[in-house]
Amino acid sequence: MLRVAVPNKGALSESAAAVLAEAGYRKRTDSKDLTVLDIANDVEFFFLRPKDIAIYVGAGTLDLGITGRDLARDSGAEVDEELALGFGSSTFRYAAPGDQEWTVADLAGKRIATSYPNLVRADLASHGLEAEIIRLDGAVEISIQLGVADAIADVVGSGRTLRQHGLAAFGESLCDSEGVLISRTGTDTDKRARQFVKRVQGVVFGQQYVMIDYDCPRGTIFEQAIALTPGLESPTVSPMADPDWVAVRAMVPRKSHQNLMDELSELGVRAILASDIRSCRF
Ligand SMILES: Nc1ncnc2c1ncn2[C@@H]1O[C@H](COP(=O)(O)OP(=O)(O)OP(=O)(O)O)[C@@H](O)[C@H]1O
Ligand SMILES: O=P(O)(O)OC[C@H]1O[C@H](OP(=O)(O)OP(=O)(O)O)[C@H](O)[C@@H]1O
Ligand SMILES: [Mg+2]
Repeated sequence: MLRVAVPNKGALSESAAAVLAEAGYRKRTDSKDLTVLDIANDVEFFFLRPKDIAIYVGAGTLDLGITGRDLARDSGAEVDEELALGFGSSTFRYAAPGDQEWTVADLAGKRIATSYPNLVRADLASHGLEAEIIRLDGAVEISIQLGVADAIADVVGSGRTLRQHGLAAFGESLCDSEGVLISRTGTDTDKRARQFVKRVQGVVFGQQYVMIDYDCPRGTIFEQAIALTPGLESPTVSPMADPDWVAVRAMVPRKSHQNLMDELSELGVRAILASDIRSCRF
């Protein structure tokens, strides 16, 4: 049976559960359950703290796991990314009170509060800097106000928490993170694990696209329209009852699909429909 770790709470847990459900796996019905047996798919899920997941996978106790790239790196566990999942996007930044300009060099000899000590240690070393790392479990943004640190290094999503605490980020991002599906470094993933990765990939990839259908007059408008919607291989073009018109179908990136629909409409294309892709294989 394939053994897979999933975040039991926190920023990644809802999206991870939604992707797995869409991929056809059994859902957890009670948020206190720490395991779910999915006999139909030959998978057992383990609901763990996102911070611990890379440790279990790196030790080989569990075959695959969903966690954050930043957490996996900080853990130092020997894991590889099988797939980036497109949710839980964040950066990991230094920050300090906004009333003063800071550069990374200013961190020398200072106290830096963080929940990700290894990421910070490695970054300071790469800059040839020495500083004191104050390890905290969370709510790091309050630590300067409380007098235990001069600067922090923490996860930034929308940036709202930093602003609320009068802090400003500085320096480059130490890690551009998102949810990732990980396996142990150097293990040949078996057929079951590969199938699991493909199923999850099918859902994640599907979410990044929409299917566009439209009716188009033949001629220059058609040439311009298919240049806008090249699809992955090439758009599907089907005849319509009216010989002067064709029906076109193509996958387009979700991010830009509303703009694209506006452009198609301007061209004179009609009946433009966008629909979700729930899952796919390529
Ligand atoms: N506000 C956010 N926006 C985007 N991603 C986030 C945000 N907060 C956390 N993450 C990401 O989610 C992952 C897990 O963080 P999370 O906050 O869920 O764990 P935790 O801090 O260990 O747990 P908890 O906050 O429940 O104590 C990390 O990869 C992190 O980058
Ligand atoms: O940029 P924002 O969108 O405001 O999000 C960033 C905040 O979200 C996370 O905190 P979380 O809620 O997980 O609490 P924690 O500090 O206790 O981990 C992270 O540690 C930041 O504090
Ligand atoms: Mg957190």
